[in-house]
Amino acid sequence: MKENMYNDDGDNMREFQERMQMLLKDDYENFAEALKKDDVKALYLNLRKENAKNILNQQFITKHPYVSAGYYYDEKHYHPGRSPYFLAGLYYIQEPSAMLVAEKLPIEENDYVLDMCAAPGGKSCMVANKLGKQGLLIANDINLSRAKVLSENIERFAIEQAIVTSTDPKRFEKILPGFFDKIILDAPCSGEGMFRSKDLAKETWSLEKVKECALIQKRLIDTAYKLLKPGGLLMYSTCTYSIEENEDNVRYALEHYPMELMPLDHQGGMSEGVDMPEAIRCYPHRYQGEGQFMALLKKCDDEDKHKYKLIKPKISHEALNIVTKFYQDNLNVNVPDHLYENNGHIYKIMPQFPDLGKIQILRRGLYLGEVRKNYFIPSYSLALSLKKEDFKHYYDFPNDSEEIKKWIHGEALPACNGKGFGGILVDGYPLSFYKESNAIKNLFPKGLRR
Ligand SMILES: C[S@@+](CC[C@H](N)C(=O)[O-])C[C@H]1O[C@@H](n2cnc3c(N)ncnc32)[C@H](O)[C@@H]1O
Repeated sequence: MKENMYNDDGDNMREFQERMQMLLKDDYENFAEALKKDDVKALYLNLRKENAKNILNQQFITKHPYVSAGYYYDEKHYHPGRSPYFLAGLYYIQEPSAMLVAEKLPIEENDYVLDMCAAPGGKSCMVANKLGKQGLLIANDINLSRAKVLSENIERFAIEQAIVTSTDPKRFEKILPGFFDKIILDAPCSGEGMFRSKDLAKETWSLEKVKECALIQKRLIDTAYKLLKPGGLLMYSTCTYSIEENEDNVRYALEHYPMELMPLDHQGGMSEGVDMPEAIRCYPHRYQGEGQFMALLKKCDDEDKHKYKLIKPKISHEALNIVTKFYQDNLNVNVPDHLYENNGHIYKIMPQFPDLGKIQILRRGLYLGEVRKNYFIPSYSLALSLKKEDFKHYYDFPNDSEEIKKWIHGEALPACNGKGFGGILVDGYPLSFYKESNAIKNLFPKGLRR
């Protein structure tokens, strides 16, 4: 239980409190009571990992009733973020209201999706759960250090159809106008919905910030409109309660563009938007999660068809031979058809990947590894994209074994008469590659060791 959120808080919180009283009226006290409680925790499964649900501690999870792959968990007794399963990409930890955003966007397998403000990647990884091989996800964040975290999360989920970029989304307007079937605009906001879980959100809140964010959000809506295909859908969301950043911005879109507001289904505890029954608001006293707003908009105009340049596979003969030999010696899968080499770094790309010109790209498809001189060093993401049967050689250890503890710590294991590369698995799920000679040399990424 938390202290009263207004104790020790400055004038800014009194101002927020007054605004919430105006908004919620008789229901305000229930809201204030809910803010004294602890925030709730949840995760969703990586659906490309078979039977991943079985590795969760069933005693401390409860099914999220409205998110197909989502589960609440009891943080007092269960810490899935510290488990090797997390490092094997079996799930993503995300706030349970935030999960509704990607869940409620009707993504089709072949969609081209842009997650405009994507870091750290909670919505992107859920989009990947819904995309097929022909689909595409561009996950972007303007802030480079946050985009690097996004890239790590995309890597852990081993998403092949994703390109991770770090740019002002406005720069896509020239290259990809009318390109996307679906766009998630999870906008930077004043963060009022996160006051229970993030002290910083409270400390930095001000009415000025609300107004500044509302302006930035309008510019992002302008861009999203241009990037959507005719008939495409924009999911606009924030984790704040202010009408200026939510319903007012949706009205801005409706007044300035030929867009239609699509009704979202309100399940238990989800509230309607203010004078906007199609939108969803989540409040912590009505819904088991933090504050969230979301509205779904459809682009209604017909516009000229555009042509887009696609990126072509590009790899030297020498590098291709080295990668092919690695696959033949160590894996039971074929070398991917479309490879892209960048300074010795090899990516599996998809034929539908657009050429993004000079936009900063952090990840272009699945990173396979690096060709150095005449050998290949396979990557963490390649290991995570494979199944147990895809490895010619592997060592499979239980989640709570000493071997897995040592491995995550970065230690080598004693050799077992094997040679070459193989997979270290945790209860059947790949965690990394190893290289065996006189020891089982650890290839788990240095930055993730603990
Ligand atoms: C609410 S967070 C996104 C959370 C993310 N969608 C998720 O589910 O993990 C908003 C993000 O917007 C980014 N951002 C801020 N201004 C932006 C802009 N003009 N264009 C793109 N991203 C922006 C911030 O760096 C921040 O990472």
